[in-house]
Amino acid sequence: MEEVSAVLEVKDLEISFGGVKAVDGLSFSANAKEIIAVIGPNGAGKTSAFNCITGFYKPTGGSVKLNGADVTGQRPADIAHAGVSRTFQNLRLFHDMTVLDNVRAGMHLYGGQNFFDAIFHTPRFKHSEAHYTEEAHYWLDFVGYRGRRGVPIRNLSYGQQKQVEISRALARKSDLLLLDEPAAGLNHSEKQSLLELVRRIRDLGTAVVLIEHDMGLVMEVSERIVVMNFGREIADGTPAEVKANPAVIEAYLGRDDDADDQDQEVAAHGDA
Ligand SMILES: Nc1ncnc2c1ncn2[C@@H]1O[C@H](COP(=O)(O)OP(=O)(O)OP(=O)(O)O)[C@@H](O)[C@H]1O
Repeated sequence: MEEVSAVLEVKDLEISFGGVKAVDGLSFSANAKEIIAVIGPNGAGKTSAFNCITGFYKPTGGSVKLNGADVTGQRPADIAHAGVSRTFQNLRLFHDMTVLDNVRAGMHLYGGQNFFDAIFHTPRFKHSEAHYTEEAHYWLDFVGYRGRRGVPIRNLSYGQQKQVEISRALARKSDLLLLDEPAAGLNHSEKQSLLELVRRIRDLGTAVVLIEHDMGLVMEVSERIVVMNFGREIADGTPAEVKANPAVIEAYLGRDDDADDQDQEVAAHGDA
């Protein structure tokens, strides 16, 4: 039987900044209809790994394959065309543009229009514009966005902006969706909606890889978890396996910054 290649295959990935290896030998894969979380303490190299996968950084070692094709070191636009969408830790929306136009902006990358069509508003241009609008509404509905759609992004709450960013990524119908800290800044009910949304995205057939610090969400939504610490991969397994892994426990509890957080938490409880 012919072996089906993973949607994403990362092998021995490395990136150095000066002498610092931000990612130092990361290997994992993601299949269609799979939710993978990449976790690790602050500065572990998670976002750097995403940046290497999406072409924002050129890896200094290792490889990235998409549906079996080597895309290592290619430009972000080429990797996007190869079937990758992402969201960013600090959202990258056009703040003065409307909600609808932000989502449509993601789709124009794939339109069949040319310069002539756009200048002269040819039937092809009008037809595709109507199609983009329809699609944009569809994906805003899909993520559960209930706000107004003709208003500029800057009028939206943070949670709504995050929904728009995910809509824009989905509108490109990619095989792989990378979400960088999707739950950060969301309240409890928004996190519950996000959890359910990530599952529905997975059910579309998409491979979903997310970086997330909210452990409750990670443990509930992920089928597999990759754990990084100081650029290295220290574990890859099911939530239950990862939770019981001594190296993971050590990475989370054995660091000064986390110890500070715990002290603060203890202090907060002490005040109560
Ligand atoms: N463009 C860059 N130039 C220099 N150093 C960088 C660059 N990007 C990341 N780094 C360094 O690489 C290391 C890993 O950072 P990265 O942002 O990938 O970690 P992270 O796991 O995503 O952290 P966080 O959870 O805080 O977002 C850090 O030491 C960081 O300072």
